[in-house]
Amino acid sequence: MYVDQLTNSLVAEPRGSTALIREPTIGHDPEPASSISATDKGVNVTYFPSRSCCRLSQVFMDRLTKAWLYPNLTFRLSSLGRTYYKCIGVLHNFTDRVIQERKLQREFSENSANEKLETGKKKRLAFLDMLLDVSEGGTKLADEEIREEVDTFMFEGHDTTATAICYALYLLGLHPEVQDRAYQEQENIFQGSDRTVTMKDLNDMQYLERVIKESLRLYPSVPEILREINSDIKIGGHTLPAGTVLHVHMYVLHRNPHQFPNPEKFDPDNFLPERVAKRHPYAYIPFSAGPRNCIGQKFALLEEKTVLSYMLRHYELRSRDSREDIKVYNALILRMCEGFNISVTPRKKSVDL
Ligand code: HEM
Repeated sequence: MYVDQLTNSLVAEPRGSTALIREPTIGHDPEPASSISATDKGVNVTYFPSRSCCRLSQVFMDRLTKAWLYPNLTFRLSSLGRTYYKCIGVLHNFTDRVIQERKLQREFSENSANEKLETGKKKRLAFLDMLLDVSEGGTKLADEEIREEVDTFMFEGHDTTATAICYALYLLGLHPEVQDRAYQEQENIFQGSDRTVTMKDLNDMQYLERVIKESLRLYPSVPEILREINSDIKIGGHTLPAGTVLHVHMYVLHRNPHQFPNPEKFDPDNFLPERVAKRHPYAYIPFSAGPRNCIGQKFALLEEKTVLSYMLRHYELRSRDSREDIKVYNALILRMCEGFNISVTPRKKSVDL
C-alpha cells in the first residue's frame, strides 16, 4: 500500500520528495484520534505522524544552538518549547493508539499469542506482542513503560529508513547504468512476475544490497553520533581525557580517501566482498558499531530492499538534480534542504499512475 502512496506522491509533486517519500513509509499525520476500531479482520490503518517526528528533530537541533534554551524552564516558555511539547503530544498520542489498537485486536483474535505453528514451533511474536504478553503475565509493565519501548523502536526506525530509501531512489535515478543493473537483477529473480517478495528473493538481491550500502555511505541517514569516552585516548598525538564527548561524523568518515578512493563517486561495487575485506572494519558505520549499535539494521535492509525492488520492477526513475544541486543538513537525520526532482515512468503499460 505505501509504495502506491509513494508513487502517487512522487507524480503529484516531484519537488520535495524527501517529505513525500517519508510520509508513505507508514502513513501521514493523523487526524485527531476520533475512533479506534478493531475487528477479527484487523485494525484500522493508523497514520504515522511523520511531520511531528521530523519537526521534533529540527527543534532539537535548533535548541542546541540556543544556550538560553538549555534550562527546561526557559525552553518550556519559548515558542520552540511549545512546538516541541505539541509534537511530543502528537507522537505519544500515536503510540498510545497503536498499543490500544493492538490490545483490541488481541481480544478479537482467535489465535492466542502463544499459538504454535503446525510444525510445533512457537510462533514468532512481534515486539509489541512480547511486551503485552509480559504485561499480562506476572511482571506488570505500566502502559507508559510499554509506550517508551514502542516509541524507541518506531521513531528510531521510521525516519532513518525513509530517508535511506529516499537517497537510494535519488542515486538510482541519477545513475541509469546502476539502475539498469539493479533492474536486471530484479528481472532475473522475478522473471517478469508481479508476485510479492519472499525472504529468499531478498537474500538474492545482492546487487541491490550493494546499492543500498553505497547510498548509506554517501548519505548516512544518521550523519553523526556522540560517544563519551571512559578512559584517556591518544589520537594523532593528542590525548583526549576520559569523560570527553566525541562527535563521530559518519558523513565525513565515509569519505576518507584512504578507505574509499574517489570517495564522492557512487560505486556500489565498493561493497564487493573483496573490497570490504581490504578496509578497516570501522571505515563504514551507518548503523554505528560496537555496543549500542543499531538493533534494527537487518530489518532496515530488508525493508529498503522490499520497497526499492517494487520501485525498480514497476518504474524507471530519472533524477533531475545533480549531486551539486542537492544540499543536505544535519537534523539528527541527514535531511535534504529542498528535496529533489525525479521523474517516474511506468515500465509496463499495465501500471497506472
Ligand atoms: C537505514 C536505517 C537505519 C539507520 C541508518 C540506523 C542507524 C542507527 C544508528 C547510527 C544508531 C546509533 C545511534 C546512537 O548511538 O546515537 C541506531 C540506533 C538504534 N536503532 Fe537504528 N537505524 C536504522 C533503522 C532502524 C530500524 C528499522 C529500527 C527498528 C525497527 C532501529 C532501531 C534502533 C534502536 C532501538 C536504536 C538504539 C539502540 C541502543 O541504543 O541500544 N533502527 N540506529
